[in-house]
Amino acid sequence: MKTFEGLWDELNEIARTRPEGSGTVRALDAGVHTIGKKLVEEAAESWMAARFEGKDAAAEEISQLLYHAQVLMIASGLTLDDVYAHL
Ligand SMILES: N=c1c2ncn([C@@H]3O[C@H](COP(=O)(O)OP(=O)(O)OP(=O)(O)O)[C@@H](O)[C@H]3O)c2ncn1[C@@H]1O[C@H](COP(=O)(O)O)[C@@H](O)[C@H]1O
Repeated sequence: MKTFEGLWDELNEIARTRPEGSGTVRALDAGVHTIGKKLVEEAAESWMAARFEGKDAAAEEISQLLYHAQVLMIASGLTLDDVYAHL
């Protein structure tokens, strides 16, 4: 099963190697503004899923929220430690 840290390593490798057809590369090229809008959209979908759609839907939406949060971190030049320092 993929973990938060495993996805983080995968996305950083994708950002470094820029494989053809990667949605992550497309998102990074679109920039922080566009990634941020997607993050807000996924946050709203997570809220709605948790409120109205049950655990499975909420888990799926939250996984997408975490993905977009990681993409925003990479686009912003942040490391996991930069964020963990505030937990
Ligand atoms: N975990 C994710 C992941 N979660 C969410 N997403 C993106 O977020 C979108 C979710 O959007 P919605 O469900 O809201 O659907 P949508 O609004 O129709 O999506 P868009 O049209 O806005 O893309 C998906 O279409 C993906 O583009 C993800 N994209 C990639 N990953 C993982 O990231 C890794 C790298 O992916 P690639 O860069 O695509 O190779 C792989 O392990 C993937 O499984």
